[in-house]
This record gives sequence, C-alpha cells and structure tokens, in this order.
Amino acid sequence: WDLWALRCGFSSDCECRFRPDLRGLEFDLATSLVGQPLVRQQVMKGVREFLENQNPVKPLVMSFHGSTGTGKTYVSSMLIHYLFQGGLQSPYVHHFSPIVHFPHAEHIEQYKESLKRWIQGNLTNCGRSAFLFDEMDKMHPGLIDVIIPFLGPSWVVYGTNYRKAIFIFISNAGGEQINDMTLALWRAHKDREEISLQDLEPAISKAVFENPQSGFWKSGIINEHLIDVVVPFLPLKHHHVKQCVVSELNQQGLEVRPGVVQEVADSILYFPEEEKLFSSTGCKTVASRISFFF
Ligand SMILES: Nc1ncnc2c1ncn2[C@@H]1O[C@H](COP(=O)(O)OP(=O)(O)OP(=O)(O)O)[C@@H](O)[C@H]1O
Repeated sequence: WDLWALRCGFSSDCECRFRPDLRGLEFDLATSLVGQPLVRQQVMKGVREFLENQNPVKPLVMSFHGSTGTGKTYVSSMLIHYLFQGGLQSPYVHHFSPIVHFPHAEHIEQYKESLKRWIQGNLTNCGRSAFLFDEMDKMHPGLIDVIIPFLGPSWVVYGTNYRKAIFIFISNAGGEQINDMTLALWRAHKDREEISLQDLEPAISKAVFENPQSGFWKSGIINEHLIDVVVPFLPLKHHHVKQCVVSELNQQGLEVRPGVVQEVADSILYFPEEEKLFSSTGCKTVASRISFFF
C-alpha cells in the first residue's frame, strides 16, 4: 500500500483511474461486435443504470453466458477498456480463473479463505474495482458462497464503499441451451435477430442456476437478486463469421480478398448437421485460420 492507496481505500469517493467512456463503448459495441444485438443492449443498459447512480445500492453484477467463440471475453475486455484507464492492465481490474488459480478440489477450504482475502484486499485498496470471474462453470460450487456477500447491498466496511465495484462472471454454462433455443425459435420462424431476453432467460436459469455441477448452484445468487444483468451470447451464423474474418484481416493489415473471406468462413464447422446454420466455434478460430488461406 502506498499512501495514496491508503487514503483512497478509506474514501468512498475514490475512483481509482475509473474513466467511463460510455459513448466509446456504445460505438465500439455497435461497430466491432458481430451479431450480438442483445448483448449490446443488455451491457449498455446495465452499465448506464449503474453509473447514473452516484450511490448505487449494490455493486454491478453481470453474468455472460454462451458457447465458445461468441464474444464473451471480447466484450468483457472491451467493457473494461472503456471503463478503466489502462484497461485490463489497470491495477484495479482483477482476473480470476478457477482452473488457473484453484486447480485442486481437495484444497477447497484453503481456497475459500484466500479468495475472500483477495476480494476484500482489492476492494479495500479501491472500492471502484472490477473483477472478472472466468469459467464460472468450472468453479467449485462451494467457492461462490465466498463471493456472494460482496455482491449484495450490505457490504460496507470501514467506510469503504464496496457498492461501486463491478463483477463480471463469464461461463459456457447455458450456452448449449441458448443454442438449442435459438435453433428451435428459428425453426418456428423467429429470426435470430428478433430473439429477446425473455425467450432465453428460463433456459439459462435452468441450466446454470439449478445445475448441481455449476459453480452458481445453490448459491442464493438468484433468490437474493444478486445478478443485475444476464447476458446471453447467441451462436454466430456464416455471415457473422465472414464479418469476423474481414475485421481480422483489417487488424492484421492484410488485403480483404472475398475469396479468402469465403474460404476461411467455409472451413469452420456448422451445426446442426442438416441445416448447418451456426458456427460450432463462433469466431474463435478465425485469426489462426487466416494464414492457411492467405
Ligand atoms: N461476436 C463477435 N464479434 C466480433 N468478434 C468476435 C465475436 N465473437 C468472437 N469474436 C472474435 O473471436 C475471438 C474469440 O472470442 P472470445 O474469446 O470472446 O470468445 P468466448 O465467447 O470468450 O469463448 P470461450 O467461451 O471459448 O472463452 C475474439 O477475440 C474476437 O476476435
């Protein structure tokens, strides 16, 4: 702790390099994020409502769900970039992955204690901290109990306003159900772009919050209304993958040749077997495939 951090920790006004640029975020979500209008809408709504309130009653808690390569990590990095100076490198942005940090289930009691101290320490250092919890579906169910007290309205200790913190949970849990529902709605002539949160929420809740294997399970996280924003990431179609290829080519400073765009998009697997509508890996492997076709 340096002196500044100490002073900051005891002041509820400390913003710790928090420089929200909501216009920038909205623009980038609209122009760079492919095929996820619901995500754009949910993220903007959640962040805007939270930041409009000078004294929020609880931290902002967002939960991202979807299958691989649909943009969950991409959006979380973008969000952090437009909120904190320094983005993911900011000392006030914290990343946790159960597989990396807590790989051994038999050490659960020890893990619980260190997770609690880690969150508490970071929040004491700065109440305006962000926490990214990756791979929540791989988290031991007992560990979420440690996180819960920090998500609610009651967590104010030693004058530090922990209610200004931001928690983002990322998982593949519910992804299969989102994909199945998107497909079922498509078969019932509801286009992917018309899908609403109400169409997906029951399937996500069932898969994520009632599943004994899931880290969220039995956590009271739903009963206590601790999650403010549930963000479903839909499976991406062939034309979305093509858009990802174009932006990747641009980013790598390569010429956008229609033949290459088509070939890269065609090389990816699509489901279901009959209609081949949605990419099985979203846009995840696009960057690495480009060199094969260029
Ligand atoms: N909807 C999207 N719009 C634009 N680019 C995307 C989108 N989805 C994925 N991408 C691209 O694919 C890469 C991988 O996506 P990302 O890591 O966000 O997937 P994910 O949903 O977090 O997957 P996983 O569950 O496997 O971690 C991103 O860095 C980005 O370049």
